Amino acid sequence: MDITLEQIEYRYQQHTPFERLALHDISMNIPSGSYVAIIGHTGSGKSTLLQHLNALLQPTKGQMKIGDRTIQAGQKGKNLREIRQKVGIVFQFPEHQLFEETVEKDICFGPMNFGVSKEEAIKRAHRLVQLVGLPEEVLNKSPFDLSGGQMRRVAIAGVLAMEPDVLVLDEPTAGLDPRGRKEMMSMFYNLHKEKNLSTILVTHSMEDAALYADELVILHHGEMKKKGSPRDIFSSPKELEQWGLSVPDIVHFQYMVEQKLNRKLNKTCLTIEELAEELQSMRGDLQ
Ligand SMILES: Nc1ncnc2c1ncn2[C@@H]1O[C@H](COP(=O)(O)OP(=O)(O)OP(=O)(O)O)[C@@H](O)[C@H]1O
Repeated sequence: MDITLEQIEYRYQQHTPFERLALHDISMNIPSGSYVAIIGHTGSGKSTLLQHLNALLQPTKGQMKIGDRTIQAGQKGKNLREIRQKVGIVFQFPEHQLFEETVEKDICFGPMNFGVSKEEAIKRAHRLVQLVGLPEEVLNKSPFDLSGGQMRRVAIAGVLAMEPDVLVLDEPTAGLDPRGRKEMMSMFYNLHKEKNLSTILVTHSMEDAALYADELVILHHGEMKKKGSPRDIFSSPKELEQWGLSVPDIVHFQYMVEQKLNRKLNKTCLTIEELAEELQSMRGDLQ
């Protein structure tokens, strides 16, 4: 499902003394199956933009196309349920939204609310609890007896149980330890690849943006400053600096490896063993 934003503007508390311009003239196309990371310093408008993607917020100017629906500023959006089902949002600390007595009920809540039969919802719960890396036994437990990381996985399973076409992730790894963070980011990446699930990641982690996304969007004071591949974006560190961003170490390392290998490869054609040896010696440079 494609999403297109056309000259979106968003003002909080419009026409009041507290009016605040949060997004200005944002245009972008997010084609089906893409992985986009939205980056920008705090207060740049990332969460505001993200909430437009399933029409939780509607633009105060411009229009957006979400699948086959067009939502125009000033028009009251009707029948947004379908959009809410097709675009699943994992909000920051989604575990705070768990409320049912059992994990199974919590995962089934969303799909059943959207008309899925109880039987089918339970089937999805069994499949998804495993997909998010939890044993099936947790289904009968209270979500509140689980650890914070496990609760977050349950909440994510609840969003996936809606079988969205687009998954929007707002800082999904906030507060997790490095291992939990890596596991979760890999899980989202595998989902994206295996199911061709469009994924839109809002993150403060330049490393995650560089590692997983095909395209990066930079927001700064509510404006879209740049959009491009990680290679495009990270090739201009000075430019990034003015928006309060920096090139992550992983990208420095990638370039160093590439440069070294290119130098070697220009000289002579390396055998696989020589290549492995070369990479091994570069490991030391990283550590
Ligand atoms: N409910 C609100 N009412 C008024 N202004 C708001 C509201 N929510 C956000 N803002 C303002 O809109 C601007 C964009 O906020 P937003 O939360 O979208 O930024 P962000 O990039 O997601 O920030 P962070 O990285 O800290 O989550 C900020 O200036 C913020 O103060």
